[in-house]
Amino acid sequence: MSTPFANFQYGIYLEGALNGKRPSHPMGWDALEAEATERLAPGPRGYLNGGAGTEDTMRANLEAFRRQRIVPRMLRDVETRSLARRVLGTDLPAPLLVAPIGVQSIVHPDGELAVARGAAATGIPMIASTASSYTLEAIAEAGTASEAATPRWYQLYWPRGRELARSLVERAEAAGYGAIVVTLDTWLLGWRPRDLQQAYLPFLESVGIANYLSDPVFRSTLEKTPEEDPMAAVGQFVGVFSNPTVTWDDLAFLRECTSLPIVLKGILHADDAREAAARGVDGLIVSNHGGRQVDGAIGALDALPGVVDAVGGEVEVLFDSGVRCGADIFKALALGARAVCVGRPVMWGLTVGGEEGVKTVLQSLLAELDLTLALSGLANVDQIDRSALTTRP
Ligand SMILES: Cc1cc2nc3c(=O)[nH]c(=O)nc-3n(C[C@H](O)[C@H](O)[C@H](O)COP(=O)(O)O)c2cc1C
Ligand SMILES: CCCCCCC(=O)C(=O)O
Repeated sequence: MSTPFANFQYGIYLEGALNGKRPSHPMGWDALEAEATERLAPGPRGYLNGGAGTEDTMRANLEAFRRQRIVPRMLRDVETRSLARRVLGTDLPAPLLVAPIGVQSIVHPDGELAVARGAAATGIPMIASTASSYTLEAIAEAGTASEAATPRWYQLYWPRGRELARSLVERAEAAGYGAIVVTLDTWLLGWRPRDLQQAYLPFLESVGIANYLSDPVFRSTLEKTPEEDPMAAVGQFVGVFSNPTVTWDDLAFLRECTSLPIVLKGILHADDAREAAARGVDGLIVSNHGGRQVDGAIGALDALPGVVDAVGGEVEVLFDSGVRCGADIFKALALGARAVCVGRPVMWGLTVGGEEGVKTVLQSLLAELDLTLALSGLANVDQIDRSALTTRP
């Protein structure tokens, strides 16, 4: 089956050339980051682009990709290609998802609604964050307005209070989300000097708490409604948004709450991967949260092969942290990722162009992945394996 994304970048080029116009969206990945960074006010800029501590791990994520090099193969028939892959029981046009990112309205007023629409236009699933600026129901609706078939997943920050956790998960299931992604690495926010310097936290301005304000269980814990006393609601949110007492044993409770696939995000250690497999989870995301949590932590790509080898196909292993271009997606797939989630680049697209910006970022990543595949002598993503890479010391 031929991919609809084949040579897409030439589509962009030809369209512009025929109209005598250059694309308004920056086409180079560094240029996109630079333009988004320039447009953002200091608070949101630091929040989006920043990492924990010295940002050593944030850099390690990028460096890990630079150490892996693709070794293209020649004289193979690559005319008919496919990026399609089945991930957690769902057929996707490509092994790509939008990583969960909270508080998206700090970079664009349409926030997650624009991302849902841009993602739906490409068929790429969005993982909606618990800390979203819009409710999970509104995001689901935005994502189905144009392309009914695009799946979506829900990311859970496991809160204090099982009934609140259950309520969020049941709402997600009712709104048509296809998997629950539990983030394990953010029970506490990391030490983030850029935010501390700017004294900036979106939550204090009530951004990112829509799912709580709309939740009947959360509301029932408030003395006054959020409309009457917004700051008390923010205070309550800060107290309950995460629950550092959760352990492996609590996963059984989550399993009782939903029949959806459960994916654990933030796994870096092979032993944790084995534990997750033993507990019967459906998927893992190898991630260090984009270097925002443990400064000094291993670059996520460096952790990927160990996790993949530990679970040996028993659990689907996805990946994020440091993906910046189509070749990076290829490299993560080669090291065993079943699918790859892209984070900050989607936010940069949202910043510069709203829904269109998101769509262009995703289409460009798909086009680049397709061309990397073809020019490496491979016709479909299942053919990508470790033999396609060499490690640069
Ligand atoms: C501004 C920002 C907000 C984020 N919010 C969330 C979130 O709400 N939930 C979550 O699981 N991960 C969140 N993440 C982490 C991403 O899901 C992902 O792990 C990270 O962006 C990957 O790093 P990269 O963007 O550098 O590739 C956030 C990341 C950023 C940059
Ligand atoms: C107090 C709420 C924290 C939500 C964290 C959002 C996130 O994952 C990140 O900033 O990183």
